[in-house]
This record gives sequence, C-alpha cells and structure tokens, in this order.
Amino acid sequence: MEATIEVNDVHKRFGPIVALDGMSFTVKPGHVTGFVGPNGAGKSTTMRVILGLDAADEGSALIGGRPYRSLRHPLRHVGAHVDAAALQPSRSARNHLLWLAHSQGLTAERVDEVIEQAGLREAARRRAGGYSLGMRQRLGIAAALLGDPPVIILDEPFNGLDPEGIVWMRGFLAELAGQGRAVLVSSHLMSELQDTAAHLVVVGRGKVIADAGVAELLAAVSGDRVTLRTTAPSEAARVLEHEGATVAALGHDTLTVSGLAAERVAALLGARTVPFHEVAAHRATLEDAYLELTRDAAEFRAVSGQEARR
Ligand SMILES: Nc1ncnc2c1ncn2[C@@H]1O[C@H](COP(=O)(O)OP(=O)(O)OP(=O)(O)O)[C@@H](O)[C@H]1O
Repeated sequence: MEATIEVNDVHKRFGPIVALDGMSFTVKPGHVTGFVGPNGAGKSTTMRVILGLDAADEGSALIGGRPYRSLRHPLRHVGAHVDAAALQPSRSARNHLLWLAHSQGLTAERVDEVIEQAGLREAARRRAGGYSLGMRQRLGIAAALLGDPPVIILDEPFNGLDPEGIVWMRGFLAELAGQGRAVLVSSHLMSELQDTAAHLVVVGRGKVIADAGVAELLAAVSGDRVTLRTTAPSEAARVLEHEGATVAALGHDTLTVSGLAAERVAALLGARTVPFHEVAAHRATLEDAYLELTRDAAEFRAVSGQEARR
C-alpha cells in the first residue's frame, strides 16, 4: 500500500461550530510532517476524520488511496495515537497490546518487539492506570506500531514527555520516517518540530494556512533583514539607503536593514570606511514563522504572565 494521507476539501461542523472549512493537504512518505495551528484550528478533528472516528460532512480523507473504514486490517495500514487517556486502567501495557494484537491477527512476539521499541520494557507488566502521561504516550506509540504500518498519525505525542523522552521521541519519529513511512504529527512545541519535521502543514480556523518545507517557511519569514551595530548610525543609514535599503533604528547603536544581504552591507560600509562592529542576518525560528502565519487565525491566545500584569 502507498504510504500517503490525502485530505481533500474536508468540511465538518459540530452544530453551529465550523471545525473544518475545506481542509486539504497531502502527507508523503519518507519524512515527518508537522501538523500545527492554534487551539481549535481543527487538528484533532482532521485526524479523527482521517481515522474514521468522525465523519466528514463533505470531502474525503484517504490512507494509501482508501478511506479508513474500507481497510480490513486497519492496524497494518495506519498506526494512530490520538488519545493518551484511552486505556483500560486495570490492564498492564502488555495485556492491552496483546488484546489489540489479537483483534488484528498479530502475534505476541510482535507485542514484545513494540514494547522494546517504545522503551516500555520495565513498565510493561505494571497496571496502565498508574502510568505517567509520558508512559501513556509511549504505550500509545507502541500500539500504533503493532501492525508495522506504512502510515503513522500521532496527536501531540510530545505532551507529558520529560526532556529525555522528548529527545527519544524526536529520534524515534525521524527513524520511522527514514524507513519510508508517512508520519503526521501534531504539536504545539514548534521548537521540537524544528528538529524533527521536514515539512509543515500550518492550519487555522479549519483550513490550511501554509503547506511547505520547514526550510522554505523559515526562509520566507527570515526575509532579508540584517541587524547592524555601529558607532556611526546616521552615516551607515545614509550609505545603505543610497543603495536602496530600508533602514530603521533599533537602539542608539543598532539598525535593522532590509533589502540588502549581510555580506553586501558589510562590503558597502567597509568600502566607505563607516565603522561597524556587528552585521548579522536575522535568523527566524520556527516559532517566529508559526506566530507570523497564525497571527490572524488564533481563536485563543494565552496572555503571558508579563502581559497579564500590565
Ligand atoms: N465533539 C465536538 N463537539 C463540538 N465541538 C467540537 C467537537 N470537537 C471539536 N469541536 C470544535 O471544533 C473546533 C476544532 O477543534 P479541534 O479539537 O479539532 O482543534 P485542535 O486544532 O485540535 O485544537 P487543540 O490544539 O486545542 O487540540 C473547535 O472549535 C472545537 O471546539
């Protein structure tokens, strides 16, 4: 089966609430695709529609070209983890996985393999009810891998992981994608995705805002802004504006220059012996890109402690 997810113009309402408003994107094999957007943007609903847990009002969602509900052994086509709380608390992780494996004609050996892969060996025979959120995440991942599926869908898998768990998860996702799987991962932790996802689907208000490679998104947001520190700001501004740059003062000795590359700024100032002690190209983080893209789409934005005290 082809390792792809295709979401085509999906619309979904919950009563008066429009959750999905023409959601469309494709997830390709071989890399991790980050699925990001503000609270209420429609990420979980999209994943639920792909997995046949919610029905679309219009449009289609296909896994390897087929709707989820038409898959005879779904765990062999798609592994998903969308709800860390969905566990029978009295069962051990191993029993939970054995029960799932049995329902899909998979072996106990496979259960032990995924327990190992998800780093759950120590905890596998303890009751799942006593698990931390991080351990539940690992158990969810283990369950998603049972059928060795070509497509993996994980809703907020970084939630509840400690720093060591986050590093593990990043490497693990990259490994799964490196094996040629299509991996779709939703997250609010943009910094984690910067090191993990090669592609991002950014959503807001039920539709796609941006669908591009991480490098491409960062380049678009970084623009060509250069930060310049100089003891002669007026003189520097005159020289650079004469060459077509837009110059703004950031502090008494700091200018922001748009329209010229850092190397060109340094060369122009050097040639005219204008003193400067720093020229730096502005490097956007994925967080910058995300905030810029979703500025108008946020349904809710938390007020930081500092802002709240103002
Ligand atoms: N079962 C439901 N009944 C009513 N409204 C729902 C239901 N599920 C989702 N919604 C609404 O649909 C919209 C999209 O929600 P969804 O959970 O898909 O967003 P999200 O991007 O996953 O958000 P978050 O990041 O907070 O998890 C929201 O306005 C949400 O309140």
